[in-house]
Amino acid sequence: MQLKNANILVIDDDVDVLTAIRLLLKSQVNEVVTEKNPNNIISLLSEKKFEVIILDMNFNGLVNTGNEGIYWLNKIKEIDQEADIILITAYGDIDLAIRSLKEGASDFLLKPWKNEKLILSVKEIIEKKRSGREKKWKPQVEGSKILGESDAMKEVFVKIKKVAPTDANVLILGENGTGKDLIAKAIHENSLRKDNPFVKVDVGALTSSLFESELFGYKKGAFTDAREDREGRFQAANGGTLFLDEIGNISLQQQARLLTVLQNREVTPLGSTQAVPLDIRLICATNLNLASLANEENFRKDLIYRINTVEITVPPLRERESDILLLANHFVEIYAEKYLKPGFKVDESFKKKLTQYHFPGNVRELQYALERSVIMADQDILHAQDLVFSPIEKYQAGNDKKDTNLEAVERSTILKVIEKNKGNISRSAKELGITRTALYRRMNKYGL
Ligand SMILES: Nc1ncnc2c1ncn2[C@@H]1O[C@H](COP(=O)(O)OP(=O)(O)OP(=O)(O)O)[C@@H](O)[C@H]1O
Repeated sequence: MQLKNANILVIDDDVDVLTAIRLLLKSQVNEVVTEKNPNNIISLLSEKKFEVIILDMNFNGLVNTGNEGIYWLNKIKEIDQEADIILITAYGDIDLAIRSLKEGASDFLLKPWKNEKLILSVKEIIEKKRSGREKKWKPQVEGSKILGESDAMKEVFVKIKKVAPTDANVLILGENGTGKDLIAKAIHENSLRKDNPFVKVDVGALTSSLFESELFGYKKGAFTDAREDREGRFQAANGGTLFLDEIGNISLQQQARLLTVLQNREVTPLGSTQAVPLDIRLICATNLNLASLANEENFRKDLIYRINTVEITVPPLRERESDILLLANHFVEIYAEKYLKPGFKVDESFKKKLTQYHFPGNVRELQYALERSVIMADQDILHAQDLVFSPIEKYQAGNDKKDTNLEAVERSTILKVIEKNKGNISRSAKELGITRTALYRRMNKYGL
């Protein structure tokens, strides 16, 4: 535990006590401020924040009751509710010291104190404070919030906080719609590269012919359609972060090409002989679990090791029930504002239906279900019957289990891709590897 950047304030009217504590802590912490007169506490606290305040319980006055300590403890708490105070008290005042804990002191020490005990008490308080801060920390993402109160999401936030400022490659695992994209952005925006580009490529959706030209770029004339030089996504991300989504879906040949670029830290555009040095932070995501990725028939182990310095697993929404209502309130608020329906509320039956559902499409499904509910609701209170889950996910869930009919598989894949691309037909067609017309023809055929 590092105390080096901690600031400590010691208040005692006995100069010998102040000197002893200052000498003891000086080498352990950043700064020890000592003060003889408790009347100066308020001005000291307005100038600086102290991680721990060590306060005497008895100040020399006409009467020494120890109540002065409690008086100053309360004064400090009025200024800073979160202040951590260790009270120092004489042996006879133990009852008072115990009372001080009830009044909000963090610990007390009996005079004469043992040096190790004082250091330990300071360390424990700072450790608790910092780990509490760490748990409360929420990553910032421009334009959206990452919400989560569940232990699983708190763990994800702690990992983001730790990994973001490093340049470590990160692999984000989680089912579709769990928030992998949001987490990748959060890592970038909380990193030292935040003022440089964040480039996302859905590599799973690239056809084999597009894979190299899109990622590595090309020189004019490199192939028939290469009418001018084009920078690849690797180069576009130079200095910043490259986010490769659906990494689990690329072929072994594509994996080999990717590995070469990552190993050499340079990329050679198609048709060029000039390698371009790369300085990128790589984040990858997949909806496959690690066990499927580790199957060497589909995925190279050496590539996994390269992309997976740190791994963040986002659990499915059904496994973090406490987040469902939190997210639901958030989305209801957003859509009530968007569709000009202020003062919108949800009733208990609505909440119950939400928490009992298994959300195969995770947060994305919850988001769309609530948008639909807000749009369709006749009153400003949402009841269970206002909550209709998407047939898309139902169809998909059923399909996973038993539907192997080719047309049914095609229909559900199309639906899934359109939903994923939020109804954007061009993007969906591209992801499916067919033209827009072909996609419209199929949508017609399946009555979509
Ligand atoms: N914890 C969260 N807090 C707030 N919004 C969230 C959270 N998780 C996901 N969302 C929202 O849910 C939607 C889906 O999230 P996102 O696109 O990040 O998921 P994904 O795991 O990348 O999905 P896919 O695997 O399909 O690409 C987005 O609109 C996102 O803003």
